[in-house]
Amino acid sequence: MRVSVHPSRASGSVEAPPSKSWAIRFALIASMAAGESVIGNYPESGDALAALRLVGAMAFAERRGGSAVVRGPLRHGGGAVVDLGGSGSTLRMGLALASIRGGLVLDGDPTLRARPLKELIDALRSLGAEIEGDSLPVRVRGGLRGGRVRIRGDISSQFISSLMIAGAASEEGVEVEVAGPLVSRPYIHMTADALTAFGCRPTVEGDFIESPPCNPRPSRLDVPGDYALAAFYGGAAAASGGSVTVTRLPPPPPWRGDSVVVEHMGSMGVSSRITGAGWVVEGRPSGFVELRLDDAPDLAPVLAGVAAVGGGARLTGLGHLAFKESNRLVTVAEALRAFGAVVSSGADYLEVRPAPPRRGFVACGGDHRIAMLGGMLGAAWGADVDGAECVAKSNPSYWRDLASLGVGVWMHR
Ligand SMILES: O=C(O)C1=C[C@@H](OP(=O)(O)O)[C@@H](O)[C@H](O)C1
Ligand SMILES: C=C(OP(=O)(O)O)C(=O)O
Repeated sequence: MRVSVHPSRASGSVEAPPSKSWAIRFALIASMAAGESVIGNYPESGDALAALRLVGAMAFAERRGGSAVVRGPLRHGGGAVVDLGGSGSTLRMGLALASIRGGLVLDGDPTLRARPLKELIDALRSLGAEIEGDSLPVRVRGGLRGGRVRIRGDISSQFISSLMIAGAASEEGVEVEVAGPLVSRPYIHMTADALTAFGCRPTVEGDFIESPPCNPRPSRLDVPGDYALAAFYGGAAAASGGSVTVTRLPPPPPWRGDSVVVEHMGSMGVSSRITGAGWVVEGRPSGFVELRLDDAPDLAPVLAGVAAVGGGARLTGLGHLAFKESNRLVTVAEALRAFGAVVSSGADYLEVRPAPPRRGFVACGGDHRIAMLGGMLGAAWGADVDGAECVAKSNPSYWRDLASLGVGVWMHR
């Protein structure tokens, strides 16, 4: 599907999409609990539904209205083949749970098959897991017992999150030592908080994480709103000189995560503040900024876009962008150049300089955040986005929400 976006001021109020990161964690941990959990505000996004497919093959899962109902405990998968689409989070964290009882084949789309996995498979094998294959599709036979493991942290925090979930599900627990720098560190704290919400007791001390065996308590939880997805609506306001309020966002957690986007947008000259009504973004960006995003990689596309509309930016700490649904060091640069921006990039940075703008053509290429970036910049300069349905990986209501903010959106079916 192609979507055409026409320059138009984005203004009004919109609800934050539910976080797929929280949803996937809640669904997976709930599958370990002996009893029924209800997860409210569960997203209809491709990644969140992939998690329910996997949970349904290892335990029980169904959608009930806007919620997901999950009943554990874990069981043998009976040889089921589960397609995880493009969900890296579901794959990495789900592989740990599949390694408990086994009987599953996990696979995914071409983007997922291309993403790093072997380091995690080797770590799970060292804890007793029997896994055939070093890349997707993999056959998982079970056997994970637990123990102590050392793993590199510069590829994906999901490897560590996976081992934390493995520890809770295993008989012996797991102690993780992170070797070298750890990227996307806040997600480790998200995993710890999600486990704690079910009564587990993980501890995170710097680069040493302990996740003891746990019988999770069946729980009723709501999925909070997602700051990185909400940022595309704020970015549309900044790109078009409008004023957008995003509601249903949680208070920023102590470990911040993607909620740092509120301050980052403010540092780019935009009025960006959290009020009783929600996160309010208004006005146009200005001034050149330098931002380190190793802890919040999903903010790179949207903030690079705001920089292209404003005074430019140098975004660093981005080496792991190479391992996402696309190599975002390349695809973000390509998308911005389509609108006329001058972009330079290296192994771990993007530098954006504004230039005379033009209507841009963006192809999704399997990366939802690239399509959303194209839509956001379309509010400023006009855009045509090919493969626009790919936003459903994380936010199926993106185009409808943009239109509800007054942005001219035409869908060519
Ligand atoms: O744990 C998670 O839910 C996620 C972790 C991040 O990945 P990396 O840890 O691979 O950077 C992030 O990019 C992804 O969208 C979701
Ligand atoms: C990379 C992302 O998610 P995942 O790693 O779960 O596929 C993303 O949402 O940008």
